[in-house]
Amino acid sequence: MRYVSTRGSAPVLDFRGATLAGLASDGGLYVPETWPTLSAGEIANLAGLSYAQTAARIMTPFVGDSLTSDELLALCETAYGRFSHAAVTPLVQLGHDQWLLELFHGPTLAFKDVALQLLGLLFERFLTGTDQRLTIIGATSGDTGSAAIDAVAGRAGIDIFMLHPLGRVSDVQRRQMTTVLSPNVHNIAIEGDFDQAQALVKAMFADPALSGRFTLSAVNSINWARLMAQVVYYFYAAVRLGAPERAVAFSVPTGNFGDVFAGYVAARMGLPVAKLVVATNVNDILHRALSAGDYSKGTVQQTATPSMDIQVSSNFERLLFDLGDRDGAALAAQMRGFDTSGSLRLTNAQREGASGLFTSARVDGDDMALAMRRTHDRTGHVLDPHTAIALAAAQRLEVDAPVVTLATAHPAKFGDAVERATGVRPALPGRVGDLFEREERCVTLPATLAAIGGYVAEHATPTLV
Ligand SMILES: Cc1ncc(COP(=O)(O)O)c(C=O)c1O
Ligand SMILES: N[C@@H](CCOP(=O)(O)O)C(=O)O
Repeated sequence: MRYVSTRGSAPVLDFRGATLAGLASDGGLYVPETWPTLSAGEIANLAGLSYAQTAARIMTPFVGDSLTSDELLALCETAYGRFSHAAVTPLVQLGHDQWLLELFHGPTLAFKDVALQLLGLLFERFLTGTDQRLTIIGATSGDTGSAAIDAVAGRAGIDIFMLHPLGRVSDVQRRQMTTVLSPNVHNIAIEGDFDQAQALVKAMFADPALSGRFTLSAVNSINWARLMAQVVYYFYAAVRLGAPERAVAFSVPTGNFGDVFAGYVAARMGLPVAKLVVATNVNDILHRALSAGDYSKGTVQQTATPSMDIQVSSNFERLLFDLGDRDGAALAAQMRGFDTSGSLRLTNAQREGASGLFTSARVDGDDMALAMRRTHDRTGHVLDPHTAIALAAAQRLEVDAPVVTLATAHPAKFGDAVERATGVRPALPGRVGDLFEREERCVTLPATLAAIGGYVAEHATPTLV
């Protein structure tokens, strides 16, 4: 499989190259040159497989020659062996044709573990036998950071620098990052919001002073390997609910558009998907884009769903590319316009292309709290606030299909918000039970390229020593 950049002018790479590069050198994002497809029979044959076997089966065409099939399966078995639930991503029934897909049974209690446990192993595998070192730079609104740090802490040949917005992540999220004291882990709280952190990461990739001296790589969903691993649970869930005979709808709490884009990829691969619901909080740029063609930035508002407090959604670029006839030059011009004006109108082709599969909803804090409270009262389930946004959106959907809401985080990560809505304070699971007794390490820096880039340059190990 070959990978092309959404902006059309970066080198075409294989899976190994795209994984190590993270972001394309023209500022675009790597996508597979073509979408592999599975026949109805091949989808039906997934029914008896374990999660790791399903993962290897779905990812094989994307990985191509970069790994043998035995290597890929072994990596999947190791990655998903670290999850605390035998089903890895279990389905829980909430009501008639209403399901939760619990994605938070990994080491850091959010869906990010599903991809990042594998990505950490892929980095290690691809570096073995080379003298390459990786300098990973990432931005987090709370969950990617801890999952990425857990995946690479202590690994030889890798330094990780993780930027989070100061005071805008929950205490549990922050401590899951800052209490990891491995020498290769560097936590940076920036005086700004998540969008600034993400823009700084992209600016560092474009800065020759850094990219010329260090082999930079990404753990955010700008890295294709992240999304590839997330495609798996759409298949895994849908097959358990009757696919390929029966189509399934998914409601996805959305910020950076990575998780729901993985659902789009599953549909492009042949999975019968009835609808993908893009559920946003009041930071609703994606809802405006999908409902009115208006992708224009506002100011990031701080909410009880901090992981979705995002205005510029990196992966939306991948959708615009795919729906715009994969014209890299046209997309590059569209994105340049967005960078300059903060606003972008979807073309008719992009709007029409999205409207068949996607629908969207904006859910405010009151409706989110109501969904948490009602679910708890009616079923005893305690939802995390992000999941509640998607469940509220799912309940507005009229579709003749099972609806699966992606439960993206464990409620204990957001204890204050959960307690306010339900009166219940969820306990931290045993693996992080002592989080508040651990020592923290983190620096605070201004949100400027000079400050952050300078810090990375000072603390990372150059590629050629
Ligand atoms: C708990 C949680 N839910 C939902 C999201 C949004 O997912 P995405 O950024 O892939 O749209 C995030 C952040 O990515 C998250 O951490
Ligand atoms: N919500 C995310 C933001 C980064 O998203 P990513 O999927 O692109 O890594 C977070 O929790 O950090």
